[in-house]
Amino acid sequence: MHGAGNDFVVFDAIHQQVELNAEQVRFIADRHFGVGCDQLLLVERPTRKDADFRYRIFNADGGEVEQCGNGARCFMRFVHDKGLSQEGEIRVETASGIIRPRLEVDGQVTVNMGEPRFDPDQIPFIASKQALTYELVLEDEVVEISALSMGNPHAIQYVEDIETAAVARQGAQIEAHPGFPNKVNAGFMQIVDRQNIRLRVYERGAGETLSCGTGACAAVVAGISRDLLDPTVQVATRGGVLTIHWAGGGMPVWMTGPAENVFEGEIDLG
Ligand SMILES: N[C@H](CCC[C@H](N)C(=O)O)C(=O)O
Repeated sequence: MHGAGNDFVVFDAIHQQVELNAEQVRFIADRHFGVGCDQLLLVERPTRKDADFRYRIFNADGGEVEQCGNGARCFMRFVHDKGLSQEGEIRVETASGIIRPRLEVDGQVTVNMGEPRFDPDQIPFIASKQALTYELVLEDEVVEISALSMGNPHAIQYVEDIETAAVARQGAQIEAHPGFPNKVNAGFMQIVDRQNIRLRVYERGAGETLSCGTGACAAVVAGISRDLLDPTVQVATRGGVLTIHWAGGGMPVWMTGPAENVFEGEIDLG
């Protein structure tokens, strides 16, 4: 499946036992020796009474992570198309709390992604105090970032032109920067106007992807926090457009975008 070009291998872990170690995840994610994906998603029964399903996310490097926005839309599409739920909106348990995806009549999916968190301890990010922007020292330059959590950690840079931004070089350095004890997703945001941005993300554990849902949420929240953006923003990523809405303060972030099934299959993990 894919959500705006961010692609996933999704397993029904309700009707079959799926226990994968990091090496097996890396094999499945490998685009030459395996199936190929940015992340691997498990659809499981919930462990919480206030949830309908549990959603587990593994990056291509094999690491399990807290949240994935484009994956949440594909999760909803999968559950609906597989007949695992007839509901138009479901409560999904993730490692960073409950999110609520909803099928739209046009086939897109809207997800309440919960509230952004700015406290450095909750990102986590090593900083003397919470701020709208921080200076991050890289190997041979200092860059200005905003830092926040959408359940997973994000560092967002403001650039003049995302086509010429040093996404590969700076992204790799930011992802592994010691200021982020759990590593971080590195966003590069070009503000077009108050209702439109262009975004590229060098993702933790996957490298640059064609789109990053939580990255789009984080970038819009950062821009609104600095009064550079309006509450509803169209985010143009290389794989498609996401619509993000945030009313500020302790309100949740809403994300709307596509979710497509590409093919199904079986794989023998040997
Ligand atoms: N690489 C992310 C997980 C996937 C997020 C992204 N694919 C999205 O759509 O939000 C992390 O390590 O936090």
